[in-house]
Amino acid sequence: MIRVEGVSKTFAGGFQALKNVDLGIRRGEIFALLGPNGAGKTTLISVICGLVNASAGRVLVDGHDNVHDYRAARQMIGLVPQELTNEAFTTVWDTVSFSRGLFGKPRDPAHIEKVLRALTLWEKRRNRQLELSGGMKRRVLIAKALAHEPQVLFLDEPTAGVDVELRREMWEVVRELRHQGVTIILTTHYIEEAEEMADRIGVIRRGEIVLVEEKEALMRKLGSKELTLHLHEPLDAVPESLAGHALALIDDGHALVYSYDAAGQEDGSSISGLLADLEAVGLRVKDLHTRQSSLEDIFVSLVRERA
Ligand SMILES: Nc1ncnc2c1ncn2[C@@H]1O[C@H](COP(=O)(O)OP(=O)(O)OP(=O)(O)O)[C@@H](O)[C@H]1O
Repeated sequence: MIRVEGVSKTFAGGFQALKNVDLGIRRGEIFALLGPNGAGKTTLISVICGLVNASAGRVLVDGHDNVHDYRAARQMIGLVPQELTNEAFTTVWDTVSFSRGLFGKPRDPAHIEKVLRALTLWEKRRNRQLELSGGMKRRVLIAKALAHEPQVLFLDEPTAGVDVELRREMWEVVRELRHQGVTIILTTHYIEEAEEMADRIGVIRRGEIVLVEEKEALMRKLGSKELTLHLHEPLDAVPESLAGHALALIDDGHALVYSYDAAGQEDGSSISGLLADLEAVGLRVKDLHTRQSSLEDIFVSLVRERA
């Protein structure tokens, strides 16, 4: 649906916010773009949407070059900005209808009604936006972005500052849109949001895409667990009879680390087998603890500054 090819962006002051970014977004997926503050998420979205000119590279939206074929590309895209940019004195209905007109689409009150109902804004359609809560204002921005029936929706930090209940509600709205065939790209600081929603996850750090992966694959990595067994007596080597288990000796032989895939071992049989084998060779365990790497760990290590 979207092809980003060799996109770089250097701002007027000389700061390079994007470095040779290549990225493909598949039709109908939810893609979460993660990255720390200032990594380049908003800049990348702005380049794709044609709001910021790339210094190099190109962007194709469903095959339309977003510079040479700007109108066609832009018409396919809806953008929900990070900042609340609502016009205070315009009613919900007017602002959403007007937004559709901006894209040269004919009036379609039935579509506007559908969008407002889906975002539970129907009751508020005659209200001026200054009369809305923050969460409602954010939903109005989503409604505006959907007014011209885009095939791709960008959500820049859609749930920043939104309470837990409303966040879940927004996730439902986004899932429903995907169900209707809309391709969704969201940026977020909430790892939980990416875990919950995304089909694929991309991580950007200092203007570079450092990882793009299926969420399921990432979750499997996430599922890797470690069991550390602290021994009463230190060992020189892992006993031969325990060779069948994925064990490593650490801490000068005072502890054994057992790595296992949590996803595949939910019944714990491999652990009970290991403990039985330890007993059989007469190893006594003083203490044990488990550790599970999280998406957050992976994320933190990916974005950490390299020395
Ligand atoms: N118009 C501009 N002129 C100069 N530098 C800019 C401009 N816009 C953004 N930048 C810089 O580009 C970098 C990336 O900014 P961007 O807003 O894309 O980050 P982000 O990943 O969206 O961050 P956040 O999570 O904080 O929203 C930052 O260092 C920012 O200061």
